[in-house]
Amino acid sequence: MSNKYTIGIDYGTESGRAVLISLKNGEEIAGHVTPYPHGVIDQTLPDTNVELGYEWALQHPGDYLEVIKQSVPAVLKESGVDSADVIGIGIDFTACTMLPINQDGEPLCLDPALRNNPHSWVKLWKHHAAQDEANELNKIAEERGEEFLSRYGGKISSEWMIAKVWQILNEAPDIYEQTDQFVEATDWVISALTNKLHRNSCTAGYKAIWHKQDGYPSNEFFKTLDPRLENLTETKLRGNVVPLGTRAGGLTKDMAELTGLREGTAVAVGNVDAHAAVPAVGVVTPGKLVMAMGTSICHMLLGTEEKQVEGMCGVVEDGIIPGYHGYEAGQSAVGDIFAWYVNQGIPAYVEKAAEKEGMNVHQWLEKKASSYKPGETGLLALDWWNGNRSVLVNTELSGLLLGATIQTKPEEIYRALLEATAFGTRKIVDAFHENGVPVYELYACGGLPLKNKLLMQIYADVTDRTIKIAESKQTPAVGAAMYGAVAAGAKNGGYDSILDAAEKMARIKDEVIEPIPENVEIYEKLYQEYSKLHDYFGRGENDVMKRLKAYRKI
Ligand SMILES: Nc1ncnc2c1ncn2[C@@H]1O[C@H](COP(=O)(O)OP(=O)(O)O)[C@@H](O)[C@H]1O
Ligand SMILES: O=C(CO)[C@@H](O)[C@@H](O)COP(=O)(O)O
Repeated sequence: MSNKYTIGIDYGTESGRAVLISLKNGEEIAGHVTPYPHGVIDQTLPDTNVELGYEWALQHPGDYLEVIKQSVPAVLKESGVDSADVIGIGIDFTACTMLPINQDGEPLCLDPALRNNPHSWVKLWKHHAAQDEANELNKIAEERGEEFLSRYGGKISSEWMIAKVWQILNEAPDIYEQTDQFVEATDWVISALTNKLHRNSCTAGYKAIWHKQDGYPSNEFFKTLDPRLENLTETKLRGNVVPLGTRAGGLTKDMAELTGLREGTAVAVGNVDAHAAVPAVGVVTPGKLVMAMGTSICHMLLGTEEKQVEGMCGVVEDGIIPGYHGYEAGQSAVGDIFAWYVNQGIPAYVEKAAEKEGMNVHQWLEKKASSYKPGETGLLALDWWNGNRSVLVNTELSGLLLGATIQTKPEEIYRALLEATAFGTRKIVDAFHENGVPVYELYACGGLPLKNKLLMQIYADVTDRTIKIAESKQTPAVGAAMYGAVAAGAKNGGYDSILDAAEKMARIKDEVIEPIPENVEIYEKLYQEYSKLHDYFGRGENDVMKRLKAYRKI
């Protein structure tokens, strides 16, 4: 039998990336990136003057189809592989990235009558304008003693499905009314590929409060939020929830023509970016924390039981790997904080110096920052430039830089920002480790481990743990491709389970990053200082950050 292949598409924040993978050994044969033509929509709606509110972040669903149209033919062409040998396709997505659709499965924002209403568009994961709804939801859930709260670290995030749906109901009841279903973008793209709408258990579990045994929260709970939400889960969130790796259907004739793949090629149900990355680095057992490091960080971990961990994003049975409880936590901004500083904060001389040395600004700052020892900058920062996703779960928290003087240099600030994100990760590692979900070693994937060595050494030193690095630049896409192979099944040249696929296809680099003992010692002291600031500003002793955000809205 000729060698078989599978395609994975990773839908990120700014672009979609496709990879074509050999099923024999996981080798990446071809890759292609399609930047979203409309990018992140956070100022005005496309082709209109309709301005968006503070902390809004939308996307154009047509951009997702553009990725399929551009990137799939591109990987077929680059590889020279016969489409008859591509047996499966899978995707992963940012989440909760959700949209309202009509009865025909069409996004409401594509309807000319509705396109001027921001609530008809795709709400991206980092749309943070539903915090009021999230606060109210958490208050009511706590008052009612809802058991589900403990599975989500005590708080439901404003980034997730129910807060976003409720914001639509509150601010645009007509859009809510005209919505047939609210769906995750990952499920919508799969329905565009197969003509079949399935809700995958991963986004349902982590982002829409669905539980394998108990289903969604009760109608009574939703009624307490708002009587109009009483039947939400049976109406606008209806549909079977199916496990990861399920074959959603075969590629439609139209999609086969668009992509160059064969009609009927197996398509796996949708998945989440960070979750897809876990089997792709070969992690199928507990104790190994996988960090998907890019714009944000998602932290993924397996456990044998359902434990309560403060501020985690969620624990979902079979949510990552079948047979285990999958835990998720995260930081809403990591690369985004460094991008903010590079774009908004550096003086012109840095840009010139970087250009002269043939580096980008990140690389120049990293080189300069590498000459400092831990503690030598005299700076300490809190990493909440886009709120705190874990452990405090509040998007109203903001950034802080302490210790700056008139001697402070840009590379020192850059280093303090790198360190702040490592301290944020340490908080998460400690929260799991100290609550019965042990973390013995770290695995890193995503753009950052390949871009910034200093950052990775700081993470090893701050957490005092070894870090293993994914081989692929597109780890989530590799994971998605693996699920495509599982959807095809062994009888068609794929695999019958994600464990079999991981055994054959997962790849990590030989080089590992070990903590340096003298750095570990100093960072332990700095981490104690970070923890004091974390609790002072984050646990209610001084709510100045929340008050400052409230002044903005006056
Ligand atoms: N040398 C660098 N060091 C640290 N961060 C970097 C560097 N170069 C780019 N970045 C950051 O990496 C992030 C993009 O990460 P990437 O994994 O490629 O994308 P995504 O999160 O969309 O999947 C951006 O936020 C950018 O600021
Ligand atoms: O929240 C999740 C997954 O649960 C991510 O989709 C979100 O943080 C976006 O990830 P990226 O930083 O774009 O890789």
